[in-house]
Amino acid sequence: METTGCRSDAEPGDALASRGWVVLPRFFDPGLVAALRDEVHRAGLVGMRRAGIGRGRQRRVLDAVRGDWIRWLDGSTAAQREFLERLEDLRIRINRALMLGLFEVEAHFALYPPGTGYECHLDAFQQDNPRRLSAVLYLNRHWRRSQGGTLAIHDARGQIVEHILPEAGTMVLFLSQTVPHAVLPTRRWRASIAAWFRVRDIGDGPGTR
Ligand SMILES: O=C(O)CCC(=O)C(=O)O
Ligand SMILES: [Fe+2]
Repeated sequence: METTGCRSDAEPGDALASRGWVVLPRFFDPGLVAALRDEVHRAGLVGMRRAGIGRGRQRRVLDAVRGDWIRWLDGSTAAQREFLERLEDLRIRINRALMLGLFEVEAHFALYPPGTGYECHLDAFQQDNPRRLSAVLYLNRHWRRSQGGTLAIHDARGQIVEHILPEAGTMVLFLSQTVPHAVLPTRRWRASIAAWFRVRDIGDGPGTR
């Protein structure tokens, strides 16, 4: 597979610093996006599990809150490795621009069946959550507004300030602790990769239990 990597024309750090989120419509090479889409479509729901909310022992599956199926990326295919490398480039770039101290990234494929969504939430609500920057790459071709499934970015008062169409190749970055967002109910299968850049998990560090 031939990829050109991150485009350098967009400077995501500026918009992140000023309003907390940014949309990057053609961030990845289309060949890489197609390979990731093929991978998720080939597998279907095989190897995926229902996504939960909450961490550790608090984890619950609640259909009314969140309807997606997920599979974590493990670098087992060339497309996954390429994608994770691009995220690593981005991590370094964002750290230089914003000094967020991002340390590592985790990412999962997500499939939302028709009729499902994800209610408005923050990705890092609890104090001890090490997620700082969220990234979502969409994999669906020819998405229409009438098909629902937009990512609705909210302001602090809960008003929707932007709808982002989950169209293949579009990537959205937002600050995990401060940008409320929801996946509005989708009318067709909706495929994406959601990723989180984390700071070093101080709970695992020396001197802690
Ligand atoms: O798929 C999206 O647009 C957002 C997904 C999301 O909010 C999440 O997985 O936390
Ligand atoms: Fe989220």
